Amino acid sequence: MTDLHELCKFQIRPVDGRYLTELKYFLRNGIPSTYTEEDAFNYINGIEEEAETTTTPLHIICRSYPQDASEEEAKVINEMAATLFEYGAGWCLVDADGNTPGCVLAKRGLKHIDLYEQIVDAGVRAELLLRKVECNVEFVEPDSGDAQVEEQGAQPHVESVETETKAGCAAKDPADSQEAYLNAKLRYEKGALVTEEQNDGVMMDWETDLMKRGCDTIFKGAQVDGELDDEVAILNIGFGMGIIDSFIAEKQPTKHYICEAHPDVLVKMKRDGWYDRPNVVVLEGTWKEQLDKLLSQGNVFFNGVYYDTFSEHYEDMLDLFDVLVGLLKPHGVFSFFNGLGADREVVYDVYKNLVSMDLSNYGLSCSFENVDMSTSRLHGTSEESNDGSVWDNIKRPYWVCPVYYHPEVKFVDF
Ligand SMILES: C[S@@+](CC[C@H](N)C(=O)[O-])C[C@H]1O[C@@H](n2cnc3c(N)ncnc32)[C@H](O)[C@@H]1O
Repeated sequence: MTDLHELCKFQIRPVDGRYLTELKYFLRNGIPSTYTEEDAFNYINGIEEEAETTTTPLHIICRSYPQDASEEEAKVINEMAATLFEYGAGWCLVDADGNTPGCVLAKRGLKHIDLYEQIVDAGVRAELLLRKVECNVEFVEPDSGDAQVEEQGAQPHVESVETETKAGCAAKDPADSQEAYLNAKLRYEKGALVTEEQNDGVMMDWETDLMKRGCDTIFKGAQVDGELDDEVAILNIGFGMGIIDSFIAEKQPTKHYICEAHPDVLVKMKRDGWYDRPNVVVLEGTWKEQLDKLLSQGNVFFNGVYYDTFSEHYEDMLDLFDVLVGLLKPHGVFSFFNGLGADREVVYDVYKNLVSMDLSNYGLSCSFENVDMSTSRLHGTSEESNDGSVWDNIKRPYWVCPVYYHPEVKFVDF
């Protein structure tokens, strides 16, 4: 513990008076050398019994990081953070204001500094570790008085590992459980598809531009050596409001496969004539059932695949990669609605790294285009208020980030 104690003596300039008191508390006390590893973990994460605040030393560092930090200051601060992580500091614990250390930096416009990167790296490591142990871990609701473990990556289309662990033990909410979702009634309303009872936003028309980009991206796989492929086959997983399918249809692919699992959505597809289109093949059921069949058939391969389902989890997406590599043509392109962790900026950054890493294990490379999302309609104050934001009357907003990372995935050699 001595190193940390020494490091913590370093005086970081405070940003304002309020934080100075907390900062001094942590910096002055350091960690007593008699602490056990468990004590140290609890201390670092601010959850010792007599703790008066859920703020952790990492929060203090992030709040106090000088906007004009010199190289030398930045170096010392980075070492302090590295030491904290070494002793188990939590990257996603929230303080009394509901901010993780990474959120504090993001809100201060400090996403470009090494410290932010350290936090994101810690998040990736933690998620990889969680993946290994999650089957043996029971999800425990954090006590309201203690430091809270941030619920990571909740978003309606594909949810993160942490949320899934919780969903497994909690009452079934259609946004968390596929089984509950597929049995829930859906309602198409103006500009949105929602669950009838819970008002979960399944799909919303603010995503139209993103769907257009998704369509354009997967059609890049229609070209082979600069020439249009003889047969262009496209697969969209998840029909929703049919936004991306309408864009796909405009480009008249030879074959347009749509995989959709929800009975209410299938009824809407029939009513709107999708079944009658000569080049459209509707795969009724979950993609897990349907794509396995296609794979065993061995005669269908796609130039482009888009994935955007609801109430699935990051683990499901990993399962998709298993079949994707068998169904994508060598020059084919895959894309997906990237809402992974998008209800919190730092978690969104963690998942950006994680998904690239996971895809690389399949010989796939993933690049991202940054799309500005800083429109006021998307960042309304509350889902309960009527402030004209897209979230009015929607149970929980699933998007808060200022930038959308639009993914383009292809085999490394192409
Ligand atoms: C977010 S919406 C898709 C929106 C679509 N991209 C659009 O442009 O309108 C998700 C859709 O995926 C469907 N879905 C959910 N789980 C599925 C699964 N396992 N297999 C196939 N479709 C699924 C839902 O019923 C819903 O229609």
